[in-house]
Amino acid sequence: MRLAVMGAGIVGLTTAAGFAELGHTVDCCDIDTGKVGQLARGLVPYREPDLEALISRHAAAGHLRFSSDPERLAAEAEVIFLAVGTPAGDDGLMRLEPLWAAVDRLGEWMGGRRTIVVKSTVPVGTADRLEARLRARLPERCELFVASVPEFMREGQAVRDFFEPARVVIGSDDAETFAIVERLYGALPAPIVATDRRSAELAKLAANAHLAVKMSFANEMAALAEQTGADYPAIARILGLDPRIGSEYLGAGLGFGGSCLPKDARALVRLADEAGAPQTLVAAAIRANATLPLRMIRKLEAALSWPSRRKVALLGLAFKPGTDDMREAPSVRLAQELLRRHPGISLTAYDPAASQAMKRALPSAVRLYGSAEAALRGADAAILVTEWPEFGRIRAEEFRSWMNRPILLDGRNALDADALNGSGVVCIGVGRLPANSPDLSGAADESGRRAQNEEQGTGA
Ligand SMILES: NC(=O)C1=CN([C@@H]2O[C@H](COP(=O)(O)OP(=O)(O)OC[C@H]3O[C@@H](n4cnc5c(N)ncnc54)[C@H](O)[C@@H]3O)[C@@H](O)[C@H]2O)C=CC1
Ligand SMILES: O=C(O)[C@H]1O[C@H](OP(=O)(O)OP(=O)(O)OC[C@H]2O[C@@H](n3ccc(=O)[nH]c3=O)[C@H](O)[C@@H]2O)[C@H](O)[C@@H](O)[C@@H]1O
Repeated sequence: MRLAVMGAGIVGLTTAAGFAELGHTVDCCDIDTGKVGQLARGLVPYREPDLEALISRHAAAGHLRFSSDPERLAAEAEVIFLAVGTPAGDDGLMRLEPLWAAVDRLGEWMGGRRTIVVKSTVPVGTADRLEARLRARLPERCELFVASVPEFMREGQAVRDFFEPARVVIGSDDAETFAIVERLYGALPAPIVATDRRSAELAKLAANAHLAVKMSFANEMAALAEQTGADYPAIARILGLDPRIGSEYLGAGLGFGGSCLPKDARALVRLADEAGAPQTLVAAAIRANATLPLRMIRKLEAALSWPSRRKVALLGLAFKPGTDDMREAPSVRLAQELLRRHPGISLTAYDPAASQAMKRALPSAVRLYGSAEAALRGADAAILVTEWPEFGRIRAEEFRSWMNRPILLDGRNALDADALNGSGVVCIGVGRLPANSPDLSGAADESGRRAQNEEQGTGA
């Protein structure tokens, strides 16, 4: 089939390359001419496993083409996927202008039988509005079908999620539209859920909101474990072994970030308020998530007196491992808040996916280094922010020899705290038993004394 995709973000590119792999001819269009130029030269502007190889293979074979002009694809493609961004601000209002702009451009050129598939995450009722808007612009000879097929892929494993989705949701209000879309997605080994467009739209927001609620539950439970002398990792394992609960998204730490979960949760809360069915649980999950960087800072303050005179290393910056995406990354709030509360603190950082974009997202006072060792050298404490596997391979003696004082605040419970604590390193996890988090009063006293001496010019 001749297909087209509007929007060359992670979702658009993966959808385009995925359907090319399934034997279709796909045109991918983006208004960002720089990005289109890069893609035409075989460069994928995302750190996404397997995506570049898939794109180059099909681009070379002529099954996948990139352009910034929707004219040809609107005129030729039978099915057009809309995968433009739908960002939402703090007020939860989703910006649909990119979607309307894409639709309006398409409307100018479409004719014949055309199916529009909305992949972007949108407020409930958007597909209805979109259909009405397009119909008002279309020539009479055009037969239009509109489906809502929300996307559930995760960054860092988008290609795998495309080919092995947990489910495919086809929201359409008539059998013919459903049949057209089912012909495409039926090639994937996944249950297909047929529903109406509004339910498909709400299901997408509900799925992300549910994950947000689960993670905030995990984080609040971890805080309670700390206060009551219980061990959260053990609790998470116990909860996770119950198939009714499931083990995923119970990881406590610095909370959820990224370009979608936070914004979709905010969008759902706004939509629900407007609809008169408030989502108080989701709103509370968002609030709980926002407290986590400060919680971590309090731990640092307990471990280290005089933080304003200290050097603290951040290990990992991206919102999760496997990506260089800094959108709503907890590292940014953490760094901003640390610098605000402790002016004079020296912040160093290392992320295996370091990029210019990463540097731009952080306060300028954060010094980025090219290795964990360089960021940790002379540090009085380190906070593990993103659980890149390489941090788990740093040995206790390396922490001890590189750092001024080997105090590790493990914000993702990714390090082997028991082994490190037995080897002269202080490793404090999230929601861990006090037995696993050694008494810090000595460390705090000692480092406080040293800072005071330094301040008075008497040396350590
Ligand atoms: N990133 C992810 O892992 C997932 C994202 N989603 C949803 O999918 C949608 C797209 O997400 P991303 O790929 O991350 O977005 P993105 O923001 O990274 O990329 C969107 C692309 O659309 C382009 N664009 C904007 N207006 C356009 C127009 N009028 N015509 C053509 N192109 C246009 C932009 O230049 C940009 O390259 C969003 O609604 C998002 O919530 C859903 C599931 C997963
Ligand atoms: O709508 C979207 O864009 C996507 O949003 C998320 O995918 P993604 O943003 O790639 O990120 P996740 O892997 O879900 O992680 C989100 C955040 O939760 C955090 N997290 C994850 C798991 C956990 O146990 N604890 C935890 O704090 C991660 O560190 C990260 O900051 C959803 O998982 C996808 O299904 C959805 O399609």
